[in-house]
Amino acid sequence: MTSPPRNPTLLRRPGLVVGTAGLLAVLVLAVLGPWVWGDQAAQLSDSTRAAPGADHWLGTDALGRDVLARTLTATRLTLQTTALATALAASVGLLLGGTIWLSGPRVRTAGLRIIDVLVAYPALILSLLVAAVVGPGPTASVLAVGVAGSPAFARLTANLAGSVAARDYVTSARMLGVPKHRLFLRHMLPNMAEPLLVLVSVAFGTILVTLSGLSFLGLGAQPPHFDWGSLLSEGLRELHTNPSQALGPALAIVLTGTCAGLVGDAVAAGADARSSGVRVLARSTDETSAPAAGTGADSGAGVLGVRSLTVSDAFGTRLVDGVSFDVGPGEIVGVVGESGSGKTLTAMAVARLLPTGLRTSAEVMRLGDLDLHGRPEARRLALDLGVVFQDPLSSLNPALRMGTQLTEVLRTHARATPQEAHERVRRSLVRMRVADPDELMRSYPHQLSGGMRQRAMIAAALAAAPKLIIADEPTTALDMTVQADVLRLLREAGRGGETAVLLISHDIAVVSSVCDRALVMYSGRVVESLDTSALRGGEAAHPYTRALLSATPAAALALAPTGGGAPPDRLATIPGRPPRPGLRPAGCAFAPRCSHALDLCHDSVPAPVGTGTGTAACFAPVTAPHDNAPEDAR
Ligand SMILES: Nc1ncnc2c1ncn2[C@@H]1O[C@H](COP(=O)(O)OP(=O)(O)OP(=O)(O)O)[C@@H](O)[C@H]1O
Repeated sequence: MTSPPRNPTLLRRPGLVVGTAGLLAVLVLAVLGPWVWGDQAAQLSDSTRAAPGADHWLGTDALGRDVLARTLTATRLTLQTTALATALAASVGLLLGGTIWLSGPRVRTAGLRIIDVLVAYPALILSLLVAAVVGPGPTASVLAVGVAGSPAFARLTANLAGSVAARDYVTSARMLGVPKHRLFLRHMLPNMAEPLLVLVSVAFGTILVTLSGLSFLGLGAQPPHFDWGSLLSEGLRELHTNPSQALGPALAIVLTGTCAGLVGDAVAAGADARSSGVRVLARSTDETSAPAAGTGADSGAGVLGVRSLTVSDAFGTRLVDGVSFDVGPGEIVGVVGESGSGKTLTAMAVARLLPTGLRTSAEVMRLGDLDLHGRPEARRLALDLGVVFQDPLSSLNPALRMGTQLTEVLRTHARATPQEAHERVRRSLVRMRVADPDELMRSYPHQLSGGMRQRAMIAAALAAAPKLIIADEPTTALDMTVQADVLRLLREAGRGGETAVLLISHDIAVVSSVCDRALVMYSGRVVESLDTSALRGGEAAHPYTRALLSATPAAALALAPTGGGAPPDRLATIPGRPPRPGLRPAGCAFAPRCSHALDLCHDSVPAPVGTGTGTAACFAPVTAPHDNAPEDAR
């Protein structure tokens, strides 16, 4: 195992090397300039307005002072004021942008409008205004330019916060009950740092020019102090008699500004390169491990109980329509159905992570004794419920080490010390067959493979020993071989203890092989609930479940040993399309696609009835074992 490598792409960028070297040289000059050339810069001589020569490389000014010595000496004041004004612009902008984002929607909209107007107003004019009010001098010009530069930072901060806030890792942190200001500082700001740094370097160049402009106009450094702007002003007054006098300060401003721009470009390019540097850190040790023996699921004493859950959009359309189900301790329940059937919304309603604009109602929605439908205590929710999202990369904060993120729930809510939290997550990672958990915890998310990231997410969810883990298509973003490993580990994890798993999948083969029980959803409703042993045995009763089986090659093949039939010659597809939520027909939503449909099916919504292996919401459940020959699609 090696420590995270330094990014070679960054080091290979000539712009970065030149820019950094240039800025370092300016920094050294700023430190040494007044000491080494200060006296010479103030020294008057008879040789006034001298042309460049051996004694005075850039000539002398109207009082016979050496122009080069004055330019080098001016570096310190110029750099000091530029750095201070840039820092002021960045901090005021960050504060403003952050406050705007943290405010309510109305203040946010009004704030952004005002910022837009300020950004459109030229910074130099704004600076002139402020300088005119505060009066001339370096302090006033720093203040003026700093304030004038802040709207650009505020707008970038607010816009970046808006987009970073939508990422899964921020959603997860919100779910953990992290307060909003901490969410901004700890989870969001580090992920906004790169574009903000690019703006800092660009602003540094612009502020340098603006400050020089103010000094040029006599509003900046006042005699006897001088900076590059005031030197340039003196030089330009002598342009016709001694053109070289303006050369030194002009070159200094242009070169320093260019170096800052080069560093900014390199930082921006480095940010792009970083996201592509995937490294497989830890090899798994489970290649040879056999699946754990199954334990019987007890769905009687429900860990999760949901009755008549409805999720509606802003127009009142029911996207999830009266869903009821239970999940027992340690039980693995799969929610399966075509795209748009309401699987994710059902799961996210349970996790209280629905997108804004959607409304939930339920007769019962509880996790153990925690009422999910009220306002559950954030701490209890974070400890009792774990969520594993589809794309582990987007659910992990790229700016924080894995260890910091994986231990967060335990540190924040289980009041574990950092050492205890580390140890518990470490043990959980070992359970997930991660060969070197310590190395993984030291890594950043982009240094791990997709499979390893997902194992880590599951391990973190398990470390708090929650009552339930919701895994929403946890393997869709992974390749086939890794998918199988991760699913097997998820199944072992669920069966190893009291933690139940609600697995969302569009793949009935995955659900039938991993889960104890399947909830089949169609058009926002649960149409069948059955043991997966029955599913594998071809005993599905709802025509939709049977059609799904017939349309799935892996599931159809899995049926062969028990179902007795040969694999179908061709893949059956389900005719027609599911209705859009607003256009759901009056009766059974599947009736228009169902070859078993009775007249009744088009008029009334069937209630769930017992089938022996579970329940099916169907007026004409099929009782004959599925024989792999898709009746519904024939
Ligand atoms: N924020 C939203 N606003 C309005 N409608 C939504 C919203 N999110 C989802 N829907 C709609 O709700 C229905 C159910 O969506 P959901 O995401 O739960 O389906 P799904 O079964 O998980 O599908 P998939 O497998 O494609 O994720 C779909 O018709 C979808 O278009």
